Amino acid sequence: MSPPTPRIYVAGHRGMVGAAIVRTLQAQGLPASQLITRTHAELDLTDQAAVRAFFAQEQPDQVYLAAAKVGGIHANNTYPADFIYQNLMIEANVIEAAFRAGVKKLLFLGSSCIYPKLAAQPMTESALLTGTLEPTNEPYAIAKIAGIKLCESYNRQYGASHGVDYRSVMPTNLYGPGDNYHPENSHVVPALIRRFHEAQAQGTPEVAIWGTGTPLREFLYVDDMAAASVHVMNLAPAVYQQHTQPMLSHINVGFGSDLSIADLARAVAATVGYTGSIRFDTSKPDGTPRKLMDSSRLHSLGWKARVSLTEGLALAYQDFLQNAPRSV
Ligand SMILES: NC(=O)C1=CN([C@@H]2O[C@H](COP(=O)(O)OP(=O)(O)OC[C@H]3O[C@@H](n4cnc5c(N)ncnc54)[C@H](OP(=O)(O)O)[C@@H]3O)[C@@H](O)[C@H]2O)C=CC1
Ligand SMILES: C[C@H]1O[C@H](OP(=O)(O)OP(=O)(O)OC[C@H]2O[C@@H](n3cnc4c(=O)[nH]c(N)nc43)[C@H](O)[C@@H]2O)[C@@H](O)[C@@H](O)C1=O
Repeated sequence: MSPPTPRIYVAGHRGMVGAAIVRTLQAQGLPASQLITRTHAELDLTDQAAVRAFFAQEQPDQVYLAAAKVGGIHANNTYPADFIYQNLMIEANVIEAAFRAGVKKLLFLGSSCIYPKLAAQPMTESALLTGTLEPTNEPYAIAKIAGIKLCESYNRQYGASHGVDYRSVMPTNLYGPGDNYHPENSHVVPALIRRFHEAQAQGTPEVAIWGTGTPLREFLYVDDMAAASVHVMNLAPAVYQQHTQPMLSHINVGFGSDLSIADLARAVAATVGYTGSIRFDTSKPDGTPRKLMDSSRLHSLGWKARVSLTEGLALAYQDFLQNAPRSV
């Protein structure tokens, strides 16, 4: 007899990644009756009492923690208090309430910004806590590091006695359907899709790109990220433990190669069909000079990215054309 289908809570199911995790789980056959979701308006995850009551009532078997205060370089730099406070509260509340409700399996989503600003490239999991962080997103990074350490601490204290198995994945920069296209607060890919699209539509001869164009970034399509998340959640405990260490347990999720922001801008312009020129606005910050993940831990666990940047940008632009007017 096959085991019963787990009841799965996806926190942040209306966000870009949470929605992709839901799509992946449903494509793999998860029935609607086994999926638990709450919108931000229905459950504020920074509210400890509400989160405890929700978990006590729902008692999920698995939790994907994809809810967070998220934004690009400008949002991180402008709202540091929101980024550290909300993310610490969401993680602490969800992980502690999940433990109290008897949840054995939880996946926490961190970020590549947990690594030092000048970490050796590509960045391995062991670069964590070896140097100074990038100042534009240090508060967010500190909260994400706390999330990893929450998972590890619950495993160390309650793994043997309660069967707790909480895991963490560190995504590189993501993009795709459901992204945030805000002109200032978004990440670079959705920001440039919108800016080039508007310049094309209005016949603007020049588009400004923030910074020098020299920083290198790695970009992963969101459905690949969702597939990697479900893959890591479902690894047998013995396999996961064989590839990780109790106090170095997180897993990088990258695409495998990076490109300069100038080259990204040219790729987005080509996707949108913009033929004007590009100017670099060096009054805006560059952030970390390079952030390429070493994803060999995940590769040895049997998962690799599938969607190329060209293909992913075309899919993202299609999403922008269909859905962005509602979100911008
Ligand atoms: N996008 C990226 O490039 C990267 C993302 N990540 C990580 O992946 C995860 C998902 O990010 P992504 O999908 O892009 O982000 P989104 O902003 O698209 O989604 C985040 C979701 O969390 C919800 N949320 C935020 N605060 C609360 C709260 N207090 N209570 C309940 N729900 C809340 C949001 O709801 P609402 O919108 O209603 O507030 C939203 O649905 C995050 O952990 C992020 O840090 C990591 C690396 C890169
Ligand atoms: C995912 C990741 O996201 C953030 O870190 P980031 O890598 O700096 O991400 P970003 O997408 O904002 O910028 C990437 C690069 O692109 C340049 N850039 C050019 N023009 C625009 C532009 O129009 N918008 C934005 N946002 N950036 C632009 C920008 O100057 C930078 O050099 C953190 O929140 C961090 O915490 C985090 O986890």
